[in-house]
Amino acid sequence: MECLVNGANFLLKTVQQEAFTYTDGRKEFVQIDHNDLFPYLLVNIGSGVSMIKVDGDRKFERVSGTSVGGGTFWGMGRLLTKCKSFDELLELSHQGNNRVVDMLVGDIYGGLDYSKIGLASTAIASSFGKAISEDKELEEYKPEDVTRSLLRMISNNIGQISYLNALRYGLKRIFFGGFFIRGHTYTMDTISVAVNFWSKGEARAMFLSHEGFLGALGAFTGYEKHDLEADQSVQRCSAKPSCIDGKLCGTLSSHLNEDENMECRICTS
Ligand SMILES: Nc1ncnc2c1ncn2[C@@H]1O[C@H](COP(=O)(O)OP(=O)(O)O)[C@@H](O)[C@H]1O
Ligand SMILES: CC(C)(COP(=O)(O)O)[C@@H](O)C(=O)NCCC(=O)O
Repeated sequence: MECLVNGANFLLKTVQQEAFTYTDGRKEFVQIDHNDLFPYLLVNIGSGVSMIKVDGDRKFERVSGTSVGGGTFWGMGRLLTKCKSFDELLELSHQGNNRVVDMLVGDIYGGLDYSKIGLASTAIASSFGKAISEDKELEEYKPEDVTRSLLRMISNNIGQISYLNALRYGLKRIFFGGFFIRGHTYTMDTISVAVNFWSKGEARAMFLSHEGFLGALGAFTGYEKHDLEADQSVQRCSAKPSCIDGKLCGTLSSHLNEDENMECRICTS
């Protein structure tokens, strides 16, 4: 978890175009003032979801989480469809319509909004709820619609819990990371809508461009702090990541002995 936070802090301080909002299909980069970065809520959507209040470099607390995350989408998707891979599921969800599977507010109230309590007829009243009233088997639903509904349910739930935690700790900014997001527009859109809806427009979800690599980057940037006892031939090691022309580059140098030096350079494409 420390690596994850290190990685997020490093990216937010180093890469100019790292954080962005995603609204109505529009990506807008957010300029982060390095002197006013903390505190923020980091939501990492991997297999499960961790919500971390970050107060500074190496100052953080995991305040919440949910087991309904990326592994849920992948696992349930595999059981409900014949898809073998995450990418296949994601691709299918592009073409689906969740309204075929989800019970909407309008399905309950004769096609009308429930304006008195602020719910539009198109709002989801119950994810997968339509399946209880229709006499249909799983095979009669299109896998596209099922995956779409699943993705929406999970992303919506994460957006909602994230906002409630930001509210609970008085945090103005919520950054979303983790390999589940993968720059997928529908996922980001759903999370953004959920944060917007629950905050009544007060808060906005922000996404990280290098969302899937926070832990790895944090481990890399923290490398020099560890003793390399396992390999005595490597005596000193230092990692120097930087951002050049929008590309993340890292150099890992190892001083093997007085005369020998080894350097490994990694750049994002
Ligand atoms: N190509 C992919 N293969 C597997 N999982 C993927 C892929 N792309 C996105 N994912 C999602 O990423 C999740 C794992 O995210 P990650 O941030 O790597 O966390 P973890 O540390 O749990 O592995 C998977 O559960 C899945 O939902
Ligand atoms: C246990 C984990 C920190 C592991 O991280 P991951 O490999 O999922 O990225 C994460 O899956 C998690 O926070 N799960 C949610 C547990 C909960 O709060 O209910």
